[in-house]
Amino acid sequence: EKQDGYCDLKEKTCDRDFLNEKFIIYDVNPPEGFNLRRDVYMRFAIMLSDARQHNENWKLILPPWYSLYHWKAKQNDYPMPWSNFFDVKSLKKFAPVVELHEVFSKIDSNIFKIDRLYVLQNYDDAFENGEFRDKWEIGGDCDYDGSLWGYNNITVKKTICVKYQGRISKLWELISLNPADKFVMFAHGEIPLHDQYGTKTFWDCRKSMKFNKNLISRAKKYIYKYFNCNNKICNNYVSVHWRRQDFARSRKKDVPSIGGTVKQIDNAIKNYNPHIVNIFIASDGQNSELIELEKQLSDIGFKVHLYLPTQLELDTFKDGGVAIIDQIICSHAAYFIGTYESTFTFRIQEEREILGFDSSTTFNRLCPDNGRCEVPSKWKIVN
Ligand SMILES: C[C@@H]1O[C@H](OP(=O)(O)OP(=O)(O)OC[C@H]2O[C@@H](n3cnc4c(=O)[nH]c(N)nc43)[C@H](O)[C@@H]2O)[C@@H](O)[C@H](O)[C@@H]1O
Repeated sequence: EKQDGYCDLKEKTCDRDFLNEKFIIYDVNPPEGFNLRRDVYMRFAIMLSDARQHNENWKLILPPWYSLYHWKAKQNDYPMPWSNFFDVKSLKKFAPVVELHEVFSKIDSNIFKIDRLYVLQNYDDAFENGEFRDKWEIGGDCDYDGSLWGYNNITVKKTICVKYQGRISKLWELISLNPADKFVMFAHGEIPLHDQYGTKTFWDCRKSMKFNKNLISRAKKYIYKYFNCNNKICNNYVSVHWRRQDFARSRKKDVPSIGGTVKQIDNAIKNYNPHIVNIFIASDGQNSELIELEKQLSDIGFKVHLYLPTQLELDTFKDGGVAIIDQIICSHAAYFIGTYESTFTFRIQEEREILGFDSSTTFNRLCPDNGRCEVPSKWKIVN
């Protein structure tokens, strides 16, 4: 007997588990970058991991990486699976996740029908009567502004607009309205918040987000070659995440000029350990800015290092992998200085907490030239 076109029960190929499983997939506000998306993943992964404890048969489909705004290289052939960047086996140890291509391989019709797409939207006024409380409400006008990861064999049966605010676990209330749904999708998955931030479960999930092994080994090779370090914690280089592009253009009150950056790195090293000469810079800056930064730092005696991928490496790792290699190299440095409110920096700080660095070497930021500078929040690990 054919079941919903998924498989033929008489055929040996039929995956009986699949018949009983239900799936959630989500999409994120299109302009958001890779590292904000990593946090959105954690919210869903924790939600699904919690559900497993109640014997529920829900799985999370990892939304492929598709056409990211910050990824400019022509090497990016979308959509990309999560295994390009992460160790999916490790993700699966924490939460019941599957790659989209695993699901495709089980649908014989090659048409993937999403039963219900909930387009989440913020409330106009988050603080009704001066109070922020968890709530949701179906209705209003909305459009799905994503692209279903570029697949034209995915269709949506029904689209529902939902105003939503608060904890992600409240999504179960929405899902339970239609118990027959097998494939449920949420657009604007960044709107629901973590149920709890910084708890042991949060960190267990974060630790499971190990990178793809080839990216780790490339970063380790670099660290060994330029800093002769084979340990988790290296003591002879300082790393800086120097976020430019849109940050340099539209957040002038938070980010320094090139000269200001040089002064701050120099001061930080003088205070931390004046014997250090090696500086690793991770940046999305333009070549001209990086050349100027390198020149000014060299002029005062530092040796500046950047990871510049070969053509073959760019073809293999793509923009996303190159950025991860930058993050790994930053993570192992004796001392790290990041960019204020960049999620790229936050993910490096978390990695350093996991590696066991003293937090005084991690939660440091570049300040604007006017010196007005809020101390960054410390999100310390809970084991
Ligand atoms: C203002 C907001 O900032 C948010 O960015 P923010 O949190 O820094 O961090 P992300 O969300 O990761 O987005 C920034 C993207 O720029 C590239 N990038 C930034 N810094 C580096 C670097 O040091 N090395 C390399 N190789 N690549 C870098 C990389 O593709 C990264 O995913 C964005 O997600 C939002 O879309 C929005 O633009």
